[in-house]
Amino acid sequence: MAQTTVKQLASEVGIPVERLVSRLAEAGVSASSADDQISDDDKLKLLRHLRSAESSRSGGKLGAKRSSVSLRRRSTSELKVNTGRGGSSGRTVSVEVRKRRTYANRGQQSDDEQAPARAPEAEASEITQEQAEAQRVAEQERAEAEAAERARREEEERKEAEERARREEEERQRAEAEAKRQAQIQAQKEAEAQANREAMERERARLGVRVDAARSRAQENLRRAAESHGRTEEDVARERERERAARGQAQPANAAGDAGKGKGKSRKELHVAEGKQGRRKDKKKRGGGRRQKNVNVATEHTFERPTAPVVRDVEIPELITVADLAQRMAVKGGEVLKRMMKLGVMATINQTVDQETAQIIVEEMGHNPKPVSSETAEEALAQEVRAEEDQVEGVARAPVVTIMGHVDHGKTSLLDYIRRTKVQAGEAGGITQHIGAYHVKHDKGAITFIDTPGHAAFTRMRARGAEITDIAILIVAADDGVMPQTKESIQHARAAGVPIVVAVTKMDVSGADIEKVKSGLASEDLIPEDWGGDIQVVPVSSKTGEGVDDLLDAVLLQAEVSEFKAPIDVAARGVVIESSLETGRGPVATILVKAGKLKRGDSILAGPHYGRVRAMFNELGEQVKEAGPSIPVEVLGLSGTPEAGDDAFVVANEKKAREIAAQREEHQRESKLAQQQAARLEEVFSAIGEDGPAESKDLNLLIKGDVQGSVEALVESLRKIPSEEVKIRIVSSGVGGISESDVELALASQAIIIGFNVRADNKARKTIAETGVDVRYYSVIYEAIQDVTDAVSGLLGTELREEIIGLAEVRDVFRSSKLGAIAGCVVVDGAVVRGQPIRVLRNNVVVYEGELESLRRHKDAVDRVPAGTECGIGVKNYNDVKPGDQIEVYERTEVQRKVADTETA
Ligand SMILES: Nc1nc2c(ncn2[C@@H]2O[C@H](COP(=O)(O)OP(=O)(O)OP(=O)(O)O)[C@@H](O)[C@H]2O)c(=O)[nH]1
Repeated sequence: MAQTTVKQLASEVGIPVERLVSRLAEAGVSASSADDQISDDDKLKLLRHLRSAESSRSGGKLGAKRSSVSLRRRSTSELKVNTGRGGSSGRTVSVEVRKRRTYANRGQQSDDEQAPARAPEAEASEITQEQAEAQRVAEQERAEAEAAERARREEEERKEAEERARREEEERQRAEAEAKRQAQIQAQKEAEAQANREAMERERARLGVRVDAARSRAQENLRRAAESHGRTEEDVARERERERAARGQAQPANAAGDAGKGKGKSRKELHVAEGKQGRRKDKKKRGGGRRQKNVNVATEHTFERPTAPVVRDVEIPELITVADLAQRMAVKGGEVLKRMMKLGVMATINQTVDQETAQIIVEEMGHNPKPVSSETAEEALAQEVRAEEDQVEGVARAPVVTIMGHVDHGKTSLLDYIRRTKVQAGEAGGITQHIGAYHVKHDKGAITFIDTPGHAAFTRMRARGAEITDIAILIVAADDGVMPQTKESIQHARAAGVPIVVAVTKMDVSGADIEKVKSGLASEDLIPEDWGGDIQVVPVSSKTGEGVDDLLDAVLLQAEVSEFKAPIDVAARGVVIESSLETGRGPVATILVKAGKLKRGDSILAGPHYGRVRAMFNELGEQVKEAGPSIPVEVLGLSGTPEAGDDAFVVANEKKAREIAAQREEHQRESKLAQQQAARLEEVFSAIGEDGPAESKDLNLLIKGDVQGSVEALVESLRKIPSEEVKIRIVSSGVGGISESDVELALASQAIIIGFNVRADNKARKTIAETGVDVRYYSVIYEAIQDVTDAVSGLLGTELREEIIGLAEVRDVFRSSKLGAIAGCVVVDGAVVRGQPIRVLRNNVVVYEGELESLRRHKDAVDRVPAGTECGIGVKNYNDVKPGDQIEVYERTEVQRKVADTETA
């Protein structure tokens, strides 16, 4: 409780201390001195006493005469009065307000009213007393209010202090707990970091061997990539580095660094990928628990896990889709597409690429390509068959003959004559069936004729790997002599290593001149026997039949010389001559048996089809039970119609036949798919071309450059060329030399090719020459932009054009102390001319631009070396020329620009 002293109260009330003391004593409060404390209760006591004293006083001496107490209050305030003179000036007026309130004693009112008027003196004294008392009471009330206010404030302060103390205590406790927790975490982290380090050490020791192996594989890859592209390892490493830099992931340029220091986040193929580890940890992190801390530890200690790239052995079939290839390398399809684009190959994820392309991609992505044949099972079968045949002694067989020669010299007539006269000799006496080949029994032996004459069919069969012909009968009409197709036939037969027997036909006609024919043959290096050579030349007539027997004798003689043999006691195999689907018979194939005996009921595989030999027929339409070497038979029972040239095997069981057939079918399907996609692409691009430049005045560009940076810069700059009339469209852009597919694309979409520091490869060059696609080479970006700008703005002034005047291939490099590196070259195109600027190309990319310092031929300095000639080229200030590089010689000329030059439409 708030307390105050007597002195303070006396001064507050405004009475002397002694008087207050006496009053307090009267009220029963023990206070004798000025410094004695007075509590609030004491004050209340005093108040009550004073009130009772007053009341008793009123009830005694004055009470009879007074019935009310008046309180007057005076208050003074100030008022601002506007004087009306404007502005803020005014007059301040003091206002005093006096109030009077009368408290009436209702109980005594009637008495008062009845009482006579009091004396004025008594009233004045009464008023003075009243005033004093009222003031005292008022002051006492004020003192009480103040005391109460003070007490309230003190209480508030106390509470605040308590609250503060409580909060401070809580804060302290919290800090203590946090410090304790942190200490625990730290201890835990350290323990786990230690454990982690130990685990790493163990892992590193374990991986050491594999990392080394991976590194050496990476080195080996680099070396092979370099070899295959005719570049040094440093070049390849530098190139890869450049690609990485272009991706904003600069890595160490050396191969070992590449192999060993890469981090998981940038190389997904890394062996111990941090990314993977991180992901695993992240999962645990979400789940909470101890592993969560492990993540922090690893991060804080910036520990790098030992990493090495996974160099995978990637099996590559003959055809593979991009998606499948990506899957085999364990990378995303997009990565492969990106890499292909960098290599200048535009593809889609489902597109099929050939084995060679796939191999390059796999190498570029740092893996080991393992080309595999999709016909492994088949190969195994073929090997099996060969091994079996090698162990068996072959027996003489009939020669298989193909008739070739110039058009209308009588091939068909001769074949028909022989068939008609010789085949029908059989007892059946029926009409010969055309089954693609027929078998002739002659006095001295048998001969099989292939019923499809002409060297084109012969070569087509050869192209399919079917070497069925043993002897070629070359027919030359006696009245016409050696003609162009006679010569072609000779070349084809020679290319196949097939012996030739010449039949001079139409001997019955009047203009027949066999000597002329012989001399024509001699000039083709076919020297007739009677001219001292070894070529049998037999005059025949398909009309009269003259000499036909002699011809057959000659063929058999040749066969005897060549000793054609085939094993009999082996599983049969042959070649499909032709096939068809016949109503009521199903797939029918004529198979010429090459070895063994084909029997009815055999399980047979022919091309991608299989089946059981249901029935076999000969050329007379007679059923046969078996057919030995050199015998053609029609076979029924296959699942489909194989193509001419397909091989046919008898396999141990139908299941195996079906398995290989499925493999072959898949192979064919993939090949077809590849073709179909090519066709679709062409359709797309030709569609672009249709509403291309002609109507909408588009300028289509296909851009190829040496590095991604320059390609991007070119594309950006070209797109920004302002033109109201012509819209520039970049059909395609990429890094690397200009390929054949680039040219085809440019052709299909009516685009101009811009090659920046790159050149077209051989195939592309050929297509460019054939199609006339506009290809422009630049080595300064500004010039390319300027040319296109001028073209779209219709400027027809002159332009500086580069013309490649010669191209030489570097075959070898010699070092000379005087001249430095000398490139031993063969000029393959145009001519190499001294005094002209040159460029060194590697994989169709410009690697150096400079001058031709020396040009020599057989140690003599020369001015010009034409195509097809060897020479030695010294490049000024460039000693890094390598075998496989190309050196192009060009000249710059100013030419008048024509509208059609750039506005392709
Ligand atoms: N007089 C005569 N005419 C012949 C002889 N051989 C072919 N002819 C005729 O020459 C023409 C062409 O004979 P083909 O047997 O069709 O000649 P080909 O070489 O098979 O001709 P293509 O099938 O077109 O390559 C036909 O009118 C035959 O009748 C022959 O020995 N004597």
